[in-house]
Amino acid sequence: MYDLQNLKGSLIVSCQALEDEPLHSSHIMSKMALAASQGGAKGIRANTVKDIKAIKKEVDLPIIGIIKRDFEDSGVYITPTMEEVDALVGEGMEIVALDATKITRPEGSHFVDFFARVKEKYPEQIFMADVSTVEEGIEAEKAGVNIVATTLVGYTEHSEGDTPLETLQKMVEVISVPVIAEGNMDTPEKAAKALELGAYAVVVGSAITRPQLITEKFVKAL
Ligand SMILES: CC(=O)N[C@H](C=O)[C@@H](O)[C@H](O)[C@H](O)COP(=O)(O)O
Repeated sequence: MYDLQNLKGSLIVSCQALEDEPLHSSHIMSKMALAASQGGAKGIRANTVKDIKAIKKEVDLPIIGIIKRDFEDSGVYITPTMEEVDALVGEGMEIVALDATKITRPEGSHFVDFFARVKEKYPEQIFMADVSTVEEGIEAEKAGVNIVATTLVGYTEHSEGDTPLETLQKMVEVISVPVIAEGNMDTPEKAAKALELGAYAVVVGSAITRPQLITEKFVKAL
């Protein structure tokens, strides 16, 4: 099992570009990961087996692997089914992240039941729960995840308007496993604040790896 201590207090950079994004390319994501590594990141978060394979060739950093997949019958898209979990464990991910919200998963399953099957199949794997509320974090810890992350705060209907830093602050009071700050950590100050509030580590994506959004911020400011 991967030693999480290696990530304590560190920056993890999410290198993701979906099909509809300008940098959609495993090669480009691997170079983003290389840049992140040169800048001092201690881990990478990546989407799809293809990107992960390319990134592994470029950097020797632990990877939080996810597979985003859309389903018509569910709003859960981050590692929604066993098929994605199988693929990520098969790639030797140090950490596998998955949606752990209360939203109904594809084929009507729910996180707790789904994760019981996952954990039984892969007892040695480290799992990170992407949640949107404190309650979901508590449930995920009870279900046996190794890490809880604020990834989906503000992205579910029932967390609309909530901010990751506020939710993080409440989570660290009641959750014993490491809590990672992820989602809209878009300035170095916010990332530092997250650690100050008790986050175990911080994941930053768009503010480093989505130049179209970085550009937009500058354009707006002018
Ligand atoms: C909500 C959702 O689908 N989040 C995704 C999760 O993997 C990614 O698109 C984000 O880029 C990542 O969480 C990092 O967050 P930010 O890019 O805000 O720093």
